[in-house]
Amino acid sequence: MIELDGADGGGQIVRSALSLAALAGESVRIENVRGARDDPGLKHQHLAAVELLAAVCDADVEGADLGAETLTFEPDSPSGGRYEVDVGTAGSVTLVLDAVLPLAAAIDGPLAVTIRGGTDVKWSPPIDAVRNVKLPLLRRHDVQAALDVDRRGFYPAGGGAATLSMAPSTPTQIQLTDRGERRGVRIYSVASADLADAEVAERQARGAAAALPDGVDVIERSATYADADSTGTALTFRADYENALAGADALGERGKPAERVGEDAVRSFRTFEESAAVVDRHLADQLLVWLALAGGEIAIPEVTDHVESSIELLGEFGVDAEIESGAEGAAAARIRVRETLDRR
Ligand SMILES: Nc1ncnc2c1ncn2[C@@H]1O[C@H](COP(=O)(O)OP(=O)(O)OP(=O)(O)O)[C@@H](O)[C@H]1O
Repeated sequence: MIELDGADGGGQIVRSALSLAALAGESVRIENVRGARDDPGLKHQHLAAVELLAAVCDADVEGADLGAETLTFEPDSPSGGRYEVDVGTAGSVTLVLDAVLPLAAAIDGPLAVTIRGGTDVKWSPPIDAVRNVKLPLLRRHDVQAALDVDRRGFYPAGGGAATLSMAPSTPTQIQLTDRGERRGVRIYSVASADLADAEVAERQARGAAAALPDGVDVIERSATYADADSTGTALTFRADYENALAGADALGERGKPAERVGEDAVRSFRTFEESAAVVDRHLADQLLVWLALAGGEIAIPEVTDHVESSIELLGEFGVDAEIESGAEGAAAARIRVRETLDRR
């Protein structure tokens, strides 16, 4: 049994610990779940991830309750099949999805999971960032996974749904240390159908395009509307490089001009491009489980708290991830994994 202390971290420790436990075939106990948060313990979104992984891995679980601060997870081998889970609030669908995705490397047959909740909500990747940035990047490393967005879910009602389909995969080494030339950028703008008359999706996309530096080629641009229970919007931005894909995103808010949503996403992209990083600041922490599985090295713009706590977590599973700080003007850091996770 691997014993973990979640006192310094958030929900990501729970999700990543469960994925790693399932892949390694190890039992895990987490104390002080989300101890660093004002509202510690398991919330709806974390609980949905626990329930989904427990079902896929036929795990014995103790403490799968709202607000629980201790969780024990004893997984069996992950198996293929069809599963569904409902977060029950506007809690993030993409974060639940992030917990189950690594199991593509361990399943014995096709696995499809439908997750209900918020598809485009704060403090998590918008669903288009998963569909258009993260999954295409992982597919380049032989991870076989595709995402269908069945319905958008915005805060506060949620009510969205997405289905992630995976096939048994053997991920290849991830070497993302030189992004190469930029080929162009893509803009994906979406808004709930009630904002169509105000042309919010088009205005977000225009705001993004107008904020780009001269000479940047927009190779794809979409502005769409979707039925949803709550009003909301999102803009996902992707930059395609010779050897990499990077994302940036922003959500709409009441009182925030639509054009500014696009500008905000492009501002994050410009900050990324000023560094020599190859992986964007959010994918930086999300790729670490994959680095543990396949080995390799990534250049990231910032050693965030999420990166730090994920590296510590990998250490608990016997994966030695080295951080090498970058020189001035270079990427902030490189993370390297030589010895990968000891699999079941
Ligand atoms: N705007 C964004 N775009 C893409 N990814 C994001 C964005 N905001 C947050 N993320 C990612 O979402 C994840 C959030 O993990 P975190 O543990 O903070 O969430 P949580 O489960 O809601 O837990 P907690 O409530 O404890 O913070 C991280 O992987 C982070 O990089």
